[in-house]
Amino acid sequence: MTGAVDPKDLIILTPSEKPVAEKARALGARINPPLDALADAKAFVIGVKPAKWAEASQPVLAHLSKDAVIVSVMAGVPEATISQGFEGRSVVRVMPTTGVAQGQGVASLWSSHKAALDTGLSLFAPMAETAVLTSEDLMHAATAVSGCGPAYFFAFTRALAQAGVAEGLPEDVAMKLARATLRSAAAGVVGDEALDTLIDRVASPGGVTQAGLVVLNENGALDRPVKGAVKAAVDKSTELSG
Ligand SMILES: NC(=O)C1=CN([C@@H]2O[C@H](COP(=O)(O)OP(=O)(O)OC[C@H]3O[C@@H](n4cnc5c(N)ncnc54)[C@H](O)[C@@H]3O)[C@@H](O)[C@H]2O)C=CC1
Ligand SMILES: O=C(O)[C@@H]1CCC=N1
Repeated sequence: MTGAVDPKDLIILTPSEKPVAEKARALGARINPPLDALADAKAFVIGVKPAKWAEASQPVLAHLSKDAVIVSVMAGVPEATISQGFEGRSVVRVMPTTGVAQGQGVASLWSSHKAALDTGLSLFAPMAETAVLTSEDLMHAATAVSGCGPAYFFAFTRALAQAGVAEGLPEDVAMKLARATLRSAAAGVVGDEALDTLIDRVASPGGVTQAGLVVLNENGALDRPVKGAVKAAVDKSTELSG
């Protein structure tokens, strides 16, 4: 638990048993109580699949206070659409990374309502670095870069391990090295130092890393697929927004 909210103030609605919900229950959270318990809720966080939200929200509508802020972490679904589905309640959209579970996430936020935005910030700031977007349209790009981004780093890490195996490392050693290197690199990026500085610190002039870097981005070899992946994710997020 990240301490973002007192577990005693949490109501969790879930159709299936989840270890995280059970952990919260042990700390005092209410799991699937009668829905009239929602009357006091200041914020209602919705994190179902984008295609399921209208159906999932139907039973709670009559029980939520008119002042409850709807906090959506769903990719693609626009603020206006959610607000309409929640009978005009104010909405803040948040795109977190999975790192919020370890209190080390990053979250992009958008709302046209200052008070709703503040609610989103107060919920997510304890578990994530936050970025407030200046337009809702930017949520597509923010999703593509950071919501999806962890999967891209994991895919790169897998490729790095496979390349190590191709050069003779045993599979378990290559995987251990690649995963630990991802953690190690993440530890090195905590400050504000420019990425070029961080790269230069590893890559000795005329050395081994530099030989690899030249190949990694030969004629945009790295930049092109990364741009393509982000563009494809933006397009998918746009499609989901209907
Ligand atoms: N996976 C990620 O890294 C991120 C996902 N998101 C968004 O989070 C949402 C969930 O995505 P995932 O966690 O990947 O999917 P998931 O399928 O793992 O989670 C969906 C959850 O919704 C629950 N659910 C289904 N119907 C429900 C209902 N009627 N009431 C309460 N809970 C219900 C399911 O039990 C399940 O735990 C999506 O809208 C996605 O766009 C946002 C940021 C990052
Ligand atoms: O893949 C997805 O649709 C969600 C949005 C960002 C991360 N996962």
